[in-house]
Amino acid sequence: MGEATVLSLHNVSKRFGELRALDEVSLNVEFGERRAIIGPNGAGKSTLFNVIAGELRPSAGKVVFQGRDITNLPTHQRAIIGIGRTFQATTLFPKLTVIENVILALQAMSRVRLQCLRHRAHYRELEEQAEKSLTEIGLVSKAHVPVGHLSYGEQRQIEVLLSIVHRPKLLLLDEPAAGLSPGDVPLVLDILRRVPRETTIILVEHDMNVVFELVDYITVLHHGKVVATGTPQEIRENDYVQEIYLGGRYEPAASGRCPHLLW
Ligand SMILES: Nc1ncnc2c1ncn2[C@@H]1O[C@H](COP(=O)(O)OP(=O)(O)OP(=O)(O)O)[C@@H](O)[C@H]1O
Repeated sequence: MGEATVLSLHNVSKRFGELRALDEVSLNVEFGERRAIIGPNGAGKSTLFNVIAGELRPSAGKVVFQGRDITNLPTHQRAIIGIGRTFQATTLFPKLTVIENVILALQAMSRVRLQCLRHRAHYRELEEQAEKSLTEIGLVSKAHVPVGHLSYGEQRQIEVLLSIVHRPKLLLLDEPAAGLSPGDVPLVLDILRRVPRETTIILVEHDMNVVFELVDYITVLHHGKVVATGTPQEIRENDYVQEIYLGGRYEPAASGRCPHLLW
């Protein structure tokens, strides 16, 4: 593990009865990196994600964040030390404007009590911070629009924004493109590309276009084991990975692209 390592997993296993959902998974994610976890259905992606987020305790192994063993740290304490995850749409306040939603998200993570928001100075401070975030991420033109008036894709952009306003060191994204229409995918991709590099990103995602557009490295899981780690290019060219996705029926397509993954 180098100085620049943000998160490392050491031989993490998770058993559900006889089933090994994760089998001695080790990986290192470096500061500023964008990393995807991919694999076929049942590979162990969600289990791994939940172990990192703190929703599941591993049966064995260690999770280390910035040099600190967090294997048994509860989810809410992980948030305090800088591990964030996306808010779900249900946590948005549809009648409030975008900037008001951002101010509430900032308030929730700060020591400012809700009633203190009535004090002009506190409110102004959070408002300035919110404006800065909106400008940085390219959403300032939407600041005064009620969230309920935004399209579904735009609301997903706000979810991403709310998860980064307090500048987590590590952001965990659980299928950021799930449920999006093809037209909305670029909106979310655009926001994710604008997340400052001071926030490292780990995402689980089925949409390979999103994965290849966004990440620096990919970890491939199969039957709970890491079977490959590499750049998008390396993973694309990895015959074993293609075989896994095609259930052992791998035949190179005429175009040289993997049809199942739409490579
Ligand atoms: N709470 C649980 N109890 C029992 N088995 C579980 C539980 N959660 C997951 N599993 C099993 O662990 C294995 C890995 O599941 P997981 O959901 O992590 O895979 P995945 O890669 O996220 O799959 P998908 O792409 O279908 O979401 C599967 O065989 C699944 O059935």
